[in-house]
Amino acid sequence: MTLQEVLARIQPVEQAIAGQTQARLDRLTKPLGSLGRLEETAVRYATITGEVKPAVPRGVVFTFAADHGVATEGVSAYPREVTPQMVLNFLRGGAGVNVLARHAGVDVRVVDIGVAYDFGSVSGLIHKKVMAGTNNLLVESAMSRDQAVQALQVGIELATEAAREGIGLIGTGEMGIGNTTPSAAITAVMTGRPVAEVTGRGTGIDEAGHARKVAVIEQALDRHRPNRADAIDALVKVGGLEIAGLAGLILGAAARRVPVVLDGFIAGAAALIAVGLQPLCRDYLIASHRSVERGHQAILEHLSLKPLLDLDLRLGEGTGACLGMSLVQASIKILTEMATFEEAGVSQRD
Ligand SMILES: Cc1cc2ncn([C@H]3O[C@H](COP(=O)(O)O)[C@@H](O)[C@H]3O)c2cc1C
Ligand SMILES: O=C(O)c1cccnc1
Repeated sequence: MTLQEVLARIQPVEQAIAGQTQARLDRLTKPLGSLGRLEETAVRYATITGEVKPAVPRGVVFTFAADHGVATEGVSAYPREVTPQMVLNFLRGGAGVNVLARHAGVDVRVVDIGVAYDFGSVSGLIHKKVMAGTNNLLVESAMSRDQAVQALQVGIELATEAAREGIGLIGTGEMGIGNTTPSAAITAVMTGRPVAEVTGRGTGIDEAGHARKVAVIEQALDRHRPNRADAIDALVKVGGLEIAGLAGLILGAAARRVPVVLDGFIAGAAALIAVGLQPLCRDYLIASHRSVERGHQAILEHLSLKPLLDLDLRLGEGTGACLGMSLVQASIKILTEMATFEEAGVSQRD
């Protein structure tokens, strides 16, 4: 499916099913509403998929990896080589996302969409390199419009394939040294908030590094003036390839009525792009957690998303998404496995 086809295919979620789903939850052996956000999550899942009694979904978290030209400006606490090194760590199963994915019973798929390193034919990696890292957005556009669309298309294809395989829940993950910089730039553009308000410390840069990061983003926005009404323009001028891939993944999943569990700040920036391209896809998103990264709150508010967890995470990779996916699965089990008052012979309230 092309980007235009996907945008046209996304439908509003089935709000009509919300009432039926809540009615079932209300017949289960518990005080009314007592499973709180788990009930709300089950209702969200039902409205997205259109199923009143869904099966517990199989989950996959997609971790898109890419490098950033702007990393040469000293905006990250870690060197650029960490991106390919972490990709190999993901493939060996040793990273945070691998551990939490195993814990949640979901699979991790690792995608090279733009790492500045030649992985050869290493197995287990999904090879979809669009370019070997973005250009330095401080001095030129991060990528061309063709490359942005190509990266969106990679995400769309991966989501479409996953839906065909029967995957019922998709999580977002990423790896890319420097990627909180384009994410903050996108957040400033798409929410209209000042750069300083949405720029955090990423991997843990110090005060001086943070001031430099804010200045780099402000100068880049001054130079490029991305058009907020054209989300692809924001990707081209100040984006990243993994962010574009994730935006495509969200759109592709929404087109197939598959719920998407968002990770933290970078995933949020991708969601701003996806919603910018097709506002209806907002209702297909479930926010797993509130990241420590400054600016994530602005994204959550802009998208009117309430995160399930608040664990002071600031890792990325899809770690928070794994935990969120396990809660979504728990909410479906509640909806479909718990006994009703009638079945269990338990007396209802007066
Ligand atoms: C060892 C290591 C593992 C990571 N896993 C995710 N990130 C996270 O940190 C990076 C973003 O922060 P910044 O913009 O400050 O570079 C991304 O790669 C993100 O996924 C990591 C970072 C490091 C160092
Ligand atoms: O919120 C995130 O996803 C995040 C925050 C800091 C660094 N890497 C990722």
